[in-house]
Amino acid sequence: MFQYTCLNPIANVGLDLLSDDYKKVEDLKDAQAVLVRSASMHDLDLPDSLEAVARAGAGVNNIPLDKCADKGIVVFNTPGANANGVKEMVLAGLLLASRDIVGGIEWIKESKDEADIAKLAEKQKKNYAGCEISGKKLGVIGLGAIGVLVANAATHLGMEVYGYDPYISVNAAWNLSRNVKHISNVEEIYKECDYITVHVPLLDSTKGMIDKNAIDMMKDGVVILNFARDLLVDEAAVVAALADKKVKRYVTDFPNPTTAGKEGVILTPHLGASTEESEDNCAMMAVREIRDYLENGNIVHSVNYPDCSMGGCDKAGRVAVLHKNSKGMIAQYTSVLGDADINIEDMMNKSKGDYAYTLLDVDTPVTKEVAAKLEAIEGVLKVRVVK
Ligand SMILES: NC(=O)c1ccc[n+]([C@@H]2O[C@H](COP(=O)([O-])OP(=O)(O)OC[C@H]3O[C@@H](n4cnc5c(N)ncnc54)[C@H](O)[C@@H]3O)[C@@H](O)[C@H]2O)c1
Ligand SMILES: O=C(O)[C@H](O)COP(=O)(O)O
Repeated sequence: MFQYTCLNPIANVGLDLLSDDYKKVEDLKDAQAVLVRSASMHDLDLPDSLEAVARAGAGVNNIPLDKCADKGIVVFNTPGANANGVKEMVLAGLLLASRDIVGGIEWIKESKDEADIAKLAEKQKKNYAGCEISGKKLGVIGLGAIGVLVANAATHLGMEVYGYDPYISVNAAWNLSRNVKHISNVEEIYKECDYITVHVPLLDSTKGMIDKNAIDMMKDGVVILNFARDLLVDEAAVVAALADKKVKRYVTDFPNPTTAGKEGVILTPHLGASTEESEDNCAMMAVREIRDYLENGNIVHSVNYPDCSMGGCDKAGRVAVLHKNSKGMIAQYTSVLGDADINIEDMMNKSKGDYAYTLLDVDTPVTKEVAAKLEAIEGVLKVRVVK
């Protein structure tokens, strides 16, 4: 029996994929697995029982990744599962920023009791007029799951699209339209584009990347869209640039006191992934990842451990070792297993940064005593007897 808890509501279509071997618990301290969306886990005490965290979504800045890795807790996310939902919000953002659609709708609400509203509207409409996006230049910073979809869709809307991502994956590059201009210096996007949209993860290296210096390089009347994370942008600098009419609109999905209610800011309440389809996709992927890890020891789509998958286990036993990425670890495992007269029939070892993962299929199930010997090796963070 595996026990799990949900720190946010998770779509039922995902939870329904859990078998009778899974029991939901309310208290984190009783859980082996956590399903979470945006709830912050930074201040939580993580129990020793916890084996895995699955973020039903993309951004993992709400999870202490290294702290989890040090405790042998594998953190997963669901790459791409909500990308279409966000793409559609970005397209809406481009249009909302181009004509004052929101202001026009508000005016209608305020004027609803005017008998000659139709005539008044014809006079008023010039106040809400704007431009078309067709023919304008869009800069997409970050060409991952979302950025690629946004870039490709914008080409179909007649935009000239510039794309920047120095770390683009092979898969994303394959999916990117050949009509997207590849930019190798982000400053070209700042200087050339009418609309700039950011789709990078929040990391130490990306925090505040759209700062005053970047804004100063931008065209007068630029529109900045941020459906990634608020801390990527120096929003105080954006609000000042809006007041100076340097920036025409700032469209963002992350309300906070700096931007809420400010002139020129179009704010949505973190709606990017809030569609039935995205919520279902994320929940299903997250649950499948958790199940494959707890039941088979396989890691797929982890953000703090390497992916490492050997499929189902058809040998007598399987043991998983979560460890530091140090020299000489495997020799020590083979020695412990050899001393216990256990033969390794298959194995896989992968590393990611400071952490590594070794899966071993063996001809005799590993006992608690042998597992304890493996766990006592310096640099080993956790040992799981999977079968
Ligand atoms: N508003 C929402 O509801 C919502 C929904 C999903 C994701 N997001 C946010 O969007 C982010 C991106 O999501 P995704 O699914 O596209 O992730 P992803 O991992 O598929 O793509 C991120 C891309 O950013 C690139 N990148 C990293 N550093 C960069 C840099 N300095 N300059 C340019 N590119 C850089 C990476 O190479 C990668 O291709 C998430 O991390 C999350 O914060 C928000
Ligand atoms: O990073 C993400 O996936 C998004 O910000 C969505 O967050 P949510 O699952 O809390 O809507």
